[in-house]
Amino acid sequence: MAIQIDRQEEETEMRRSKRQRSEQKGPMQDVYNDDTATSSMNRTLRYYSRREIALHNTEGSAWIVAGDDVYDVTEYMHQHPAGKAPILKRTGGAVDCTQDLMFHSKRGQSMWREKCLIGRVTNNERLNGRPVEKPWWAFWDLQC
Ligand code: HEM
Repeated sequence: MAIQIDRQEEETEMRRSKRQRSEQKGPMQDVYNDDTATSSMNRTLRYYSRREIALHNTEGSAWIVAGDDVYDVTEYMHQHPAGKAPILKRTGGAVDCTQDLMFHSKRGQSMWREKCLIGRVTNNERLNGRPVEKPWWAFWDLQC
């Protein structure tokens, strides 16, 4: 019992110091503690697998990927100065939008991050940003 309580305290302490480290690093370098991180806009960021990102390739739910970052542009695309068409062509993580991101003004680039950033790509299997429990016999299916 005592050991269990110690472990809990240890874990809480680890989380606290990780959070402090991420605060020190500042909002542009989000540190992903365990499963999540907090964006500069105080939004919770998660890891998403390529398989999950690929499901968001419609006007109803449109995600784009630039480098390792995942952006939900579903709402923003309707107010995008160049319209929604160029965004819709790149949804579902089919294209790496790093070049597109760089093309934007500094203000545009921070809008990507502030309005749309939802997390980061991972190679681990995930659904709704959470790890997926796999049956023991599927251990070899590591990639999407
Ligand atoms: C991969 C997806 C995207 C593509 C291909 C794209 C493309 C473009 C293009 C071609 C323009 C120029 C419009 C013009 O001059 O008439 C533009 C402007 C702009 N876009 Fe995007 N865009 C994308 C995603 C986004 C996102 C996610 C945001 C913000 C959340 C955004 C914000 C803006 C803003 C603010 C402008 C005005 C010019 C500037 O500040 O750079 N765009 N975009």
